[in-house]
Amino acid sequence: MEGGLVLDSSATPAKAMNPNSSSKVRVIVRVRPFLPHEIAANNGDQTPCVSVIEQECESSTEEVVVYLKDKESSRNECYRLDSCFAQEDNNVGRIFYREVSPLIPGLFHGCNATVFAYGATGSGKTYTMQGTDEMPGLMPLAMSTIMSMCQCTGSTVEISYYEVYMDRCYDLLEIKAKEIAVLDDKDGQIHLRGLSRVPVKSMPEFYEAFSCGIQRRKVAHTGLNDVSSRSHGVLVIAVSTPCDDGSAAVTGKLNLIDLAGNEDNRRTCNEGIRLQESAKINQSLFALSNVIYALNNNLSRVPYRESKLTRILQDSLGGMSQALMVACLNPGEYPESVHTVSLAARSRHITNFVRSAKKQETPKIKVDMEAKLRAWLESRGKTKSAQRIQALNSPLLGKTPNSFANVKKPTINLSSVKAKVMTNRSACNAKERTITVPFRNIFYNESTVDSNLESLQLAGDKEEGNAGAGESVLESNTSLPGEASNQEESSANNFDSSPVSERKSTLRSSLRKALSPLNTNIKQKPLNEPLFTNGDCTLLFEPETPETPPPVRNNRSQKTRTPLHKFTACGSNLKNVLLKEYIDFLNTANREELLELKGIGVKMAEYIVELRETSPLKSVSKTQ
Ligand SMILES: Nc1ncnc2c1ncn2[C@@H]1O[C@H](COP(=O)(O)OP(=O)(O)OP(=O)(O)O)[C@@H](O)[C@H]1O
Repeated sequence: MEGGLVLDSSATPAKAMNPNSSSKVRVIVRVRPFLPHEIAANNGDQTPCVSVIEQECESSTEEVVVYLKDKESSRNECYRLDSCFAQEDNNVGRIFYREVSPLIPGLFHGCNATVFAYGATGSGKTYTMQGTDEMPGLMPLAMSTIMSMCQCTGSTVEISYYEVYMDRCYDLLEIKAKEIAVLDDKDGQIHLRGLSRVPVKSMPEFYEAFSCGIQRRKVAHTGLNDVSSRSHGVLVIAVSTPCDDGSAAVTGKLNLIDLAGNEDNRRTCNEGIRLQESAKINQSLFALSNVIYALNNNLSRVPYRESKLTRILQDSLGGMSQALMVACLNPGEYPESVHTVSLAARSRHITNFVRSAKKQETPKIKVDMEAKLRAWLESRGKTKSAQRIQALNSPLLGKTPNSFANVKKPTINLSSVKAKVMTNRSACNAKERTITVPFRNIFYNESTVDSNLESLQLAGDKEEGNAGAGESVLESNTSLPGEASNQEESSANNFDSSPVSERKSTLRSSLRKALSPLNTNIKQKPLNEPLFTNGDCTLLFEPETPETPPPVRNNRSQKTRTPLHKFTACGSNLKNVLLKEYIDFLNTANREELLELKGIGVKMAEYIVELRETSPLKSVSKTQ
């Protein structure tokens, strides 16, 4: 291999990537040697500001305690990290074999991984990631290993290489007039529109494309580094592996990121464009530290959208990629090293949920439900069926197609709902890291349903809304009226008293208000024009411009004749599906999705998300 490195797989600690499992961001430190001019400036003194005071054995599963000491002020700090590679020769090669190569097999199973070098300017990030002609960095080393493995697996490789310069993305493999657009899909996955993907079949082909990209990347001389990267550089190696069963190939991506270094402009003496670049670099790294802070503190809102860099790293920090952070240190710079290592140490607590990128099957259950409803309508000879189906495909139904998986379950089992919520959340949106904490369904249906469809309330309210005489509890869409589930009732009564219970009534009433506009979409129709019938019950609703709800009358017989009461009084599967979808949506939607609901503002959305994170999951039930 180039640079005289010898691949010794036996030296690689076993660290198998287990798809669909949680994995902490792994954080290692790499200390570069003193450079000749630094040694001269220090009068030959080569005492580094960083040392390892505890490294139990050579296994990558052990922690190390990194000790930082300022020679001048004698200040010192200790941080616990995953591994430390001190100034010995060729620590990049060792980092590759011990830390990066274990990530590679997962790519062939459709898992994603990210390796990113973080550190102050001049700390050796580009040297680590890109390397030199004599000493290849992690990027060519990874490519070389992947190419060798492809020969056995029949996989194909494509690369993309881009930079984030002044918070804009540019393709480095193909010159384009336009910047690359960073977009996220409905699953929260980031896509770079317009980014070229170059197929690579051999290392010479890779070097040709890669060196072209390196030449295009923006670098400049600064007061602290002769060749300083002015952008974050990202090499993406996409490995597509055919499946044994002949189905579509799975693609795993390895993102290798050489971040630009933070700069102290009192020392770089940057001016003009260099100063502007520096400001953007520091800004994006500050955004990165904010994301790490939010993830560490379980904040409901993680500010990924503050910069392009954090959006790109979204999947690697609290997302579904396996991630390795290489914290690079200049051995002579104490303050910068402390800054780098403290952020690195905090990043270690971030959990990702590694998931294979194998395509999820289209949720057939949704299709089935629609087909059933259509057939049902047709069998009753109703007109405007398309319109009504559209009504059924409310934003709530449409937003969370995955949650249809629940519909077919005859009963709602706490653990299965919990599992589903976890899957949905990790699949739909990695923006909010809520999975490490107990997850809670904060909504369940109240035992009584009033004219404002106040069927959604906090778990824990059961005591005031227990199913009364003649009221039945619907376990799920397949439960029939009257099949009051004792199990459900008892589970509802088993609600833990949670710290949020004081706030529940406030939330409930606010939620009622928040959710009430739904009611205004339900138009009262004359009883002789039923839209849906189910036995002796008539469902009357049709989407319409919101309007003021009709005044609620006390007269019970009048009341039960309103469309909504007809609707809520019915025991139809349809009603249950709709209500359940609503509840599922409230329990699984992320902040942005909640915000799209009428009447839910920022505070309410954040509050809902926060509440879900703080108490155990409660069952979902609907009473009539
Ligand atoms: N192991 C090493 N052996 C010799 N020189 C090294 C080593 N590591 C880093 N260097 C040198 O240190 C200097 C700074 O490294 P590099 O340019 O990679 O830093 P950087 O962190 O990428 O900086 P910036 O953020 O400004 O781009 C370079 O001259 C590089 O050649």
